[in-house]
Amino acid sequence: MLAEAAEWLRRRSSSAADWPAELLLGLKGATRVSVVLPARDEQDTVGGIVSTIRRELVERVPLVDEIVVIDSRSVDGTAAVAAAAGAKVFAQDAILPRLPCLSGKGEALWKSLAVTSGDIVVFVDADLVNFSSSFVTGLLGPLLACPDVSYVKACYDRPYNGAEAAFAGGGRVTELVARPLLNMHWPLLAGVVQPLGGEYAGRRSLLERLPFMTGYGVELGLLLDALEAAGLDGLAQVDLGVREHSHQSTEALAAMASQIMQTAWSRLDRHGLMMPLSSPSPELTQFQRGSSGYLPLDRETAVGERPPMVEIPEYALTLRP
Ligand SMILES: O=c1ccn([C@@H]2O[C@H](COP(=O)(O)OP(=O)(O)O[C@H]3O[C@H](CO)[C@@H](O)[C@H](O)[C@H]3O)[C@@H](O)[C@H]2O)c(=O)[nH]1
Ligand SMILES: O=C(O)[C@H](O)COP(=O)(O)O
Repeated sequence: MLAEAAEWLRRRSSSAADWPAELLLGLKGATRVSVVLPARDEQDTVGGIVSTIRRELVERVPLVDEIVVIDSRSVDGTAAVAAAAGAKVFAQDAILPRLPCLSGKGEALWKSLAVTSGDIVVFVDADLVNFSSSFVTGLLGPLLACPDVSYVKACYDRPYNGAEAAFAGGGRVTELVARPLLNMHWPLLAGVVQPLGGEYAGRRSLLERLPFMTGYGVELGLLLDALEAAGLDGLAQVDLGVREHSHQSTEALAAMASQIMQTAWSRLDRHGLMMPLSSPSPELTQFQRGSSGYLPLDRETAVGERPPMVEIPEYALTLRP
């Protein structure tokens, strides 16, 4: 791992426990906070998440000024459940109606900027099954406490289908596609533990100046563009413990992986890393949970290359009668 990335990991990491709601209320002042949940067919989980935020962070400690659900073409009761729990609900396609409708999660998040007013916008997936209000307070902490920070990513253990061990198989696209890509082309971001996680927060002043990919490339695109716009020091990471959500099939995740790779390709091009393609880093940083946070583990992944055997003199000799 680059020394700069390791230093960032040390300096810009915190955990949700460092940011109790009462402390944040003292730091909030006149800053307005919006929480946005993109939701496509999440009637089983969206209501509980909205109610928890309303109860804990609107009524008990007034940190959050608005809770907005962007209904992303749901065909179930998502919109009604979210509204009954206390969210303002907007149909994705009804926002900015002059524009042609695009689809996917990134489109829902992009459009949320047009219907929210927070100086800070916190994004939370609507399919979380172990949501707690500390997800929101954790993400707000560095933004309310550090004026230099503009963008905060959550990190957490991601068990797969209820498995108990940390990192037990969850985040398949993260581990197999996004992390190797990041390490290869953006080694400065090797300390980001969950680059694809759906929970993150940013200042509106940054978010409104960034392009949003429309589908599942949105997290990687925002992370890479935030690095360009705010620099590594403008990013922070907060440990939220464990995240559990509903899992897609491997087949569906292949489409997600394709969107992640398209996003990486577009940013390599846009950020001038394509021509000539800067030589990719052969080092891969993975993570293990330690007693005081995540421990980076560097792994060498360099591949060698052999020429065709016919070019090897010794081989030619062995073929002679
Ligand atoms: O067209 C869509 C698809 C999804 N969602 C919502 O977006 C959130 C995350 O979607 P999901 O399909 O559950 O994604 P995951 O399989 O969990 O994918 C992970 O990786 C993605 C790629 O980075 C991120 O977008 C996700 O937030 C992250 O959880 C959920 O609330 C969905 O309801 C929409 O609003 N519109
Ligand atoms: O971030 C990811 O890699 C995808 O959301 C897949 O996660 P899962 O393997 O836990 O379903």
